[in-house]
Amino acid sequence: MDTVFALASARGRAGVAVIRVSGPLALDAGIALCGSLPGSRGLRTLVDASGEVLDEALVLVFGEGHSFTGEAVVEFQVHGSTAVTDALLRRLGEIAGLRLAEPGEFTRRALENGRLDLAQVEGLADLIDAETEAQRMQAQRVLSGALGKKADEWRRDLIRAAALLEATIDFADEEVPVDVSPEVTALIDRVQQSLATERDGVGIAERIRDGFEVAIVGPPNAGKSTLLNALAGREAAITSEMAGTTRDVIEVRMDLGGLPVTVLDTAGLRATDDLVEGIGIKRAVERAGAADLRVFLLSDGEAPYGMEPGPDDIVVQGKADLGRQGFAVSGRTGAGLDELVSRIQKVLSARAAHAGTAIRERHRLAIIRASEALENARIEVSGGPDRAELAAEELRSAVRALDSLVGRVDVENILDEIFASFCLGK
Ligand SMILES: Nc1nc2c(c(=O)[nH]1)N(C=O)[C@@H](CNc1ccc(C(=O)N[C@@H](CCC(=O)O)C(=O)O)cc1)CN2
Ligand SMILES: Nc1nc2c(ncn2[C@@H]2O[C@H](COP(=O)(O)OP(=O)(O)OP(=O)(O)O)[C@@H](O)[C@H]2O)c(=O)[nH]1
Ligand SMILES: [Mg+2]
Repeated sequence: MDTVFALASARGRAGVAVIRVSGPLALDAGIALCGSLPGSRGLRTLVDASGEVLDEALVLVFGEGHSFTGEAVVEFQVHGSTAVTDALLRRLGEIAGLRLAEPGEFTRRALENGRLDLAQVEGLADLIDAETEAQRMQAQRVLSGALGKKADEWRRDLIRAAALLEATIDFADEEVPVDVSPEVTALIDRVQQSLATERDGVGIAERIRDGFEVAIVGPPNAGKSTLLNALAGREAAITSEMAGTTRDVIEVRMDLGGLPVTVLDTAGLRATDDLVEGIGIKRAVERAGAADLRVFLLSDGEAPYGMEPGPDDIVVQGKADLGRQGFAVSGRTGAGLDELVSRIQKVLSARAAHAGTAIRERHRLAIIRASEALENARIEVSGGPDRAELAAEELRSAVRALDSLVGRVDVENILDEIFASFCLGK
């Protein structure tokens, strides 16, 4: 196994930067740079091959089996300039047996050494990408091993069900065979229900990770683009007194009360003979229709045109500063903005509450495969004791599908995909 090193903190000017070395030669590399290593942590002067001082560093030492990767690890916390980190990385590269780590390689080693399961690795990737509070909390839940715990519970129930069935196979010749089917069915149903909940939460978990879409729609000139700009805090969209200003869909990503949201500004909806405006309106309807939520911004008294508000959609009057009836906002003065944001937040966080511990399409597919096998198992169980063997086989196939969630089986083919998006030094 190679010993690898990388800058673990972000590149560029910073108070402190962290460089990590992991692998069998980590401690030797540490000694080469520091002269002597501290027991667990200590301040050391790092020198290059000719004894020239590189920097004063806080050095952390982790023995094999007691580090993030599970390998021997030495970390150097140095002054965070590019010159210092470059010099240190150059020096480490000179040491025989050491090479620069690939993106995600530390985490890959943590996985190989059983420090993390596959779902935790995905949680860690999400945690590093997290920009909002909801993303952080979701990633943390997965990183803590919540999906692995669920998978263990499902596995335990299914293995117990399979064992009950197998016991009847062995005793099939007995005079009065015990009917295990009620207990087996109950175990299968319990797992099925839990799987269904997790499966249904994946879509929302993906929204939390990738962002919700909220579209602003309404008639031309209602103040949609001005509202977008007010929410974004910058002039993202062109505004003008001309009806029909916005043509393309303008997207701005923002943090709305901890939720990642992409707000879409769209072309004003109306009947038009203008070809380009017509294309814009078609796009507006398509994108707004596919969005998670729509804010209908209306001109005074007008009814929505071209699209109907759904039950969760928000209907609000624009240009509140001109005196409007009911709930109104003004992108120009900021009136009503807090109320609008809190209404959006309320709708989306009610949905976000349905996210579970399965958070990716990969998880959803494994759950569906398991669920299908359980469906088959149930049919076999109801076919009587003669079908016990087949039922047990379906249960084992469900267990295999669930094992793939945490990487107990079928790992290799998905690892490259998962690690492809990791940053260097993680
Ligand atoms: N400096 C530093 N900070 C870091 C990390 C790291 O690798 N280095 N982490 C990496 O992503 C995260 C923390 N995760 C970690 C997980 C396990 C161990 C570890 O060495 N565990 C030992 C006990 C070490 C001790 O108690 O001193 C063990 O489990 O035996 C370290 C960090 C966030 N902060
Ligand atoms: N008084 C007042 N004027 C506003 C407000 N918001 C926008 N306006 C003005 O109304 C006009 C239209 O604003 P836009 O934001 O471009 O309207 P829009 O809904 O994006 O229009 P289209 O892109 O054509 O569909 C501009 O002259 C804005 O300055 C507001 O809250 N109060
Ligand atoms: Mg506009």
